[in-house]
Amino acid sequence: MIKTCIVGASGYTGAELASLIHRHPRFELNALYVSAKSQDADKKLGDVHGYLFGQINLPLTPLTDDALQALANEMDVIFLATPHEASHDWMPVLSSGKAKVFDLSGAFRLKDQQVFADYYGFTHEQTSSLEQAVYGLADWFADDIKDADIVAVPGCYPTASLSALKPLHEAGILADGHLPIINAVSGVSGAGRKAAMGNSFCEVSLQAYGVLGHRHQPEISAYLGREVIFTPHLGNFKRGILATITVKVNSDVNAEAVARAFNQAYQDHPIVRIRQTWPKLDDVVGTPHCDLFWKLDTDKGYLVVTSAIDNLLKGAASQAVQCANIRFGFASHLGLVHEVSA
Ligand SMILES: NC(=O)C1=CN([C@@H]2O[C@H](COP(=O)(O)OP(=O)(O)OC[C@H]3O[C@@H](n4cnc5c(N)ncnc54)[C@H](OP(=O)(O)O)[C@@H]3O)[C@@H](O)[C@H]2O)C=CC1
Ligand SMILES: CC(=O)N[C@@H](CCC(=O)OP(=O)(O)O)C(=O)O
Repeated sequence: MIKTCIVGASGYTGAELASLIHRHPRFELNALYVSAKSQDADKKLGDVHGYLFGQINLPLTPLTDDALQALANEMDVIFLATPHEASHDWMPVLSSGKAKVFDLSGAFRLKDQQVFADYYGFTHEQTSSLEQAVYGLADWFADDIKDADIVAVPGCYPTASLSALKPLHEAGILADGHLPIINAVSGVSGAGRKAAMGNSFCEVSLQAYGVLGHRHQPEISAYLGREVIFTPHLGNFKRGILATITVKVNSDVNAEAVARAFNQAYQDHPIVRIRQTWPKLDDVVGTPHCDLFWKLDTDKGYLVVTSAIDNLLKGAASQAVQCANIRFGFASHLGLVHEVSA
């Protein structure tokens, strides 16, 4: 079995990861960590997250700087489900031993260090780790992921957006001179577990935020290969992202060309499901899937695609497991979906 630990295991994505690894046929859940001053220190994970009560009794151990090197040498896999700054500070030590590190934060997703000053509010100082890191959009970059020591798991909105847009970009369908317009709504769990005024029950309403300045805009642009307009919205539900994306297509594009682009991209990728109806959150929440559907207006030359994921799973924890599967030579969906029955 592959020795695995999770840092940040008391959080929403960390707990989902623990649940996935606990059930995985090849990875073994060896230890769970929280910050040195965590209010959940030494509690059992199943006591903090009731849906895991009685299933995962490992304690949430406070992690100190002194213990990092031992983790790097003893573990085969370290998942970081921690804030960007914690991942940033700890990555050089955690990646200096035999462990492969899968980071759910944004700290190693972009090669341009200026982006971190402009969009994340901190100065990136880990140049070498940043150079090593590979972007973990699992259904697109398996060739990079399979040899990587550090995998930067994509953000939730970029996963939903890139899954919809990359087949079109790669097939040469998108018209030059027009920016894809992405409008996406996320559930409140996207903001993490710790309390804040903006995500308290009585404050949350359906509202745009981060307009023309969200940190996922440069991430989407970097891995799509063209600029986009990205507008996130917070919705008054717990989980899931629905992205509605409008693009201008080249004048010779017809419905068959669009279908061919999506089918070719995802024919061997059971995690991404091409639907025959408009995706909805209830179909993907609690699953590792990304659901896609689209409609082309050939007269006007516009295409609308919608993409639905669970932000905590395909947008974070299950995509991290896809990456780990690829890194260790397994099918990307191992432990996530069963083989399709006839
Ligand atoms: N929520 C989502 O939909 C997505 C989140 N992400 C990213 O994944 C990461 C985790 O997100 P999420 O689970 O939502 O966050 P949470 O706020 O729910 O959990 C964060 C976890 O990190 C721990 N932690 C906090 N501060 C530190 C620290 N200084 N050192 C070590 N551990 C610390 C917390 O435990 P404690 O404070 O008790 O120590 C907790 O276990 C973030 O970087 C986030 O941006 C990525 C994609 C989607
Ligand atoms: C609803 C909500 O607040 N969502 C988060 C995105 C969560 C995510 O993907 O996180 P990282 O890129 O930070 O890892 C946000 O907009 O900041």
